[in-house]
Amino acid sequence: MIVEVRDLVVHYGAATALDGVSLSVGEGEMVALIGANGAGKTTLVNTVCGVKQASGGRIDVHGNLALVPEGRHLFASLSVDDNLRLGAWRQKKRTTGHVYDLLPGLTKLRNRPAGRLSGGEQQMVALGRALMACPDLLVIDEMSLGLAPKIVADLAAHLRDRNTTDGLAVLLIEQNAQLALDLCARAYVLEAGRVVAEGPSGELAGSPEVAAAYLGLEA
Ligand SMILES: Nc1ncnc2c1ncn2[C@@H]1O[C@H](COP(=O)(O)OP(=O)(O)OP(=O)(O)O)[C@@H](O)[C@H]1O
Repeated sequence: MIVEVRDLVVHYGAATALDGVSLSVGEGEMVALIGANGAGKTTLVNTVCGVKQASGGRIDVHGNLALVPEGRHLFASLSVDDNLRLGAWRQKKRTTGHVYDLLPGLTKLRNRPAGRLSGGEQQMVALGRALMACPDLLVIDEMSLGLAPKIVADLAAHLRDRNTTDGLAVLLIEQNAQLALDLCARAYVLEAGRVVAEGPSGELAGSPEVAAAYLGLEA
């Protein structure tokens, strides 16, 4: 396992955001985390990545994690190239060539300030910056938010490629449950801070409750 979370409890002040969540991601696995607004998805990945502190439970991490945060958090006045290099601040080697090979659309933008890119281009930079850390597990918070379907399809294809070619594991938070279940082999459904369903994506997609709540189908 790259990440194993057991009985995680997280609070914001007196409010409980996660109430005994358990989840795991194995080597080379693509796992989706779906759930309504406020279910606790961002809290969960931020706690796994060390941005937020837990008040109970256990997180075991074996390997290198990189987070593509919700809202991208790029440095707007820095160039695309400098933003990418910041993703490798812990590495000795900070060459960006492999990221431009993976995301060729960024090549012509390399000297442009990140603040002057479209939403889709910014998401590609955020993804590229995370890939600069050569992670074993890429954690992506809201991949498709605000992006055109073509760009989302391209990003999904990049992830599938990296997964098949390099064994990159992915934990994907996605409002578009159909996309998440199509892309990832396994999924967890979070509701009000608890895991209410988990299993192979095909099984979850076939469950009437999940289909009704997240795929817009009749139960
Ligand atoms: N900084 C904060 N302070 C207080 N409460 C917070 C804070 N961040 C999140 N919460 C609360 O914690 C709960 C879980 O929020 P979280 O952002 O993890 O949900 P989410 O599933 O990622 O939602 P969304 O899909 O809307 O991004 C919600 O009830 C939210 O209001």
